[in-house]
Amino acid sequence: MIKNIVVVGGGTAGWMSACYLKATFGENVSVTVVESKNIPSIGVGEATFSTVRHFFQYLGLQEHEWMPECSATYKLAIRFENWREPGHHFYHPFERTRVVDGFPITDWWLKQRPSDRFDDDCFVIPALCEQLSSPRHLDGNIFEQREDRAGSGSEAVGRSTLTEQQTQFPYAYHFDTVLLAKFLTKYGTERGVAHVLDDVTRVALDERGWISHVDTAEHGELHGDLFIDCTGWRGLLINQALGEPFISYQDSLPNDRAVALRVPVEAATRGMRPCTTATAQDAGWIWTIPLFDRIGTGYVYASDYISPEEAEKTLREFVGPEAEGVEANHIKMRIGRTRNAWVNNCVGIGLSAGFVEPLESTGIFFIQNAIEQLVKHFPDATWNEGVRASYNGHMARMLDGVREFLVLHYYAAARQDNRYWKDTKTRPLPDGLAERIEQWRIKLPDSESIYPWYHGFEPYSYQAMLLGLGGVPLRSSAALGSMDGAAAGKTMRDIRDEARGLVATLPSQYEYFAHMRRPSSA
Ligand SMILES: Cc1cc2nc3c(=O)[nH]c(=O)nc-3n(C[C@H](O)[C@H](O)[C@H](O)COP(=O)(O)OP(=O)(O)OC[C@H]3O[C@@H](n4cnc5c(N)ncnc54)[C@H](O)[C@@H]3O)c2cc1C
Ligand SMILES: N[C@H](Cc1c[nH]c2cc(Cl)ccc12)C(=O)O
Repeated sequence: MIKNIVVVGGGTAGWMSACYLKATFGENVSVTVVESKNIPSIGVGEATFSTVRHFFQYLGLQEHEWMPECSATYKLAIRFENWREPGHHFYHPFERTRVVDGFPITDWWLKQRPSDRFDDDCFVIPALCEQLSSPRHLDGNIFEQREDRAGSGSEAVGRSTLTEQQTQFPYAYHFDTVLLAKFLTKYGTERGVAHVLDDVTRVALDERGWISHVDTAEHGELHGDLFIDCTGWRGLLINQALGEPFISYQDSLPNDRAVALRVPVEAATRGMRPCTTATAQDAGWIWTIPLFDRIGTGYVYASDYISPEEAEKTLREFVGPEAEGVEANHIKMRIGRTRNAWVNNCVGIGLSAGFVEPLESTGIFFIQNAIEQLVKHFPDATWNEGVRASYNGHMARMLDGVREFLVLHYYAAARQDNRYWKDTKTRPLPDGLAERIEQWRIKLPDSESIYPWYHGFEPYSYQAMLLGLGGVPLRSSAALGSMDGAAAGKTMRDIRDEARGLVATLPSQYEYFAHMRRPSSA
């Protein structure tokens, strides 16, 4: 059996992996994290999927235990600004579409268009974002417990993982990634993860080309059965030592750099929008992530269209006086995936395995999915090749699927006002996407017509993006023309009423977290 796991790298990927493996195997497997004192982790990656709650639940952690430690807030949606035209915005919420007489409410919206805002007519979450509301009442209850959220069919027993997800949870989190790594370091080491603060200087291979050990500068050799490469884009083990090639996605996703700022703000006076904002720019987009005690922001851009200096200037102007004196973090991004994330006895997790640019916040989802799949495909002494191949196929398809969804964001954005945005319409599309877009012009995306393998996104996400981005003409299903639309019209009015009722009764996100942080509520 596998007895010793060595995790190289102590960023988000390294500590999430180590804690998850320890929570899974306990005393039966030793887990060591070796982390450089000299090479910082990337320091960005602050927004998540809603499904990350399974990770915290797996570790037995509740929100009040970890959120205040990580400056964490709620994320109910992504607010897309200026992707269609200046001044326009729409939301991609964590909310499934309701179904009326067999058709999603978004399809009915195309038919009836009761207003020019599909998001406010079809979802309740946009109103909560506009009003800076918390998704939880002060007593901790979540704003809505609709039947489709309560779960149906065969529920998992005990701790659940991504693949048992049957419901759409209404929010995700924002957090400070450096604080999360610190929190997980404490969590992991208290539960028996060994922590070595040192540089790995060499990766030693045996005669078969498998990793026998890694050499460290001050702690000698670290031996293991299984090595997890969490060294970020260096890919010290998987790419450099084992020579596994990297497959670039840059032909379809040209953004290759980012510049980030950590801006201190006074949330009490300013309030905290409970969503990530993605604001389109001349050569990319700017993220705004409200944490409890600061804002994380950054410009993701393509260096073929704008220089790092211009990007930083644009970002500082966008943020305003609060950015004065704040140091900028310039980042070169490696967009794409390692061909096989698992080679011999080494598994790359995190940026070493792949990254598809920050839009839609998929990096931590990839990490969570990779660890869960590794446990499901855990090797024994036979190191079965089929198990490895199954894992590699799953990871490759997931990353390729997310690539497709993100390419759609640029292609379907109506914006075409400069060379950057014009080029988004003529760049080659990944295999299969062009055909799918043709189908979606006739019929909104459904489970039969989106990328067919698991990649985290459901048809409603594709529908929200196509309706919001506005660059691909859409039409309602023909059948709706001959059906009675009264129930659908009522549902859209009910959604508006429900949203109004919620914002009137929910506390603001700031109030909620100020309440959670009171000494007595711990
Ligand atoms: C601009 C940007 C924005 C992003 N936004 C999001 C987001 O909103 N949501 C999201 O989910 N993801 C996001 N991501 C992705 C996210 O940041 C990463 O997925 C996540 O931080 C994981 O990084 P990592 O741990 O793989 O690598 P890193 O953070 O780079 O960590 C690498 C670790 O390896 C160690 N190391 C390297 N070499 C050695 C050595 N020789 N010896 C010992 N240790 C070594 C380092 O010390 C470090 O601890 C974003 C990424 C970028 C670039
Ligand atoms: N699995 C989903 C992924 C997802 C669904 N809706 C959204 C909305 C936004 Cl803004 C990001 C990701 C997703 C989940 O995390 O619930």
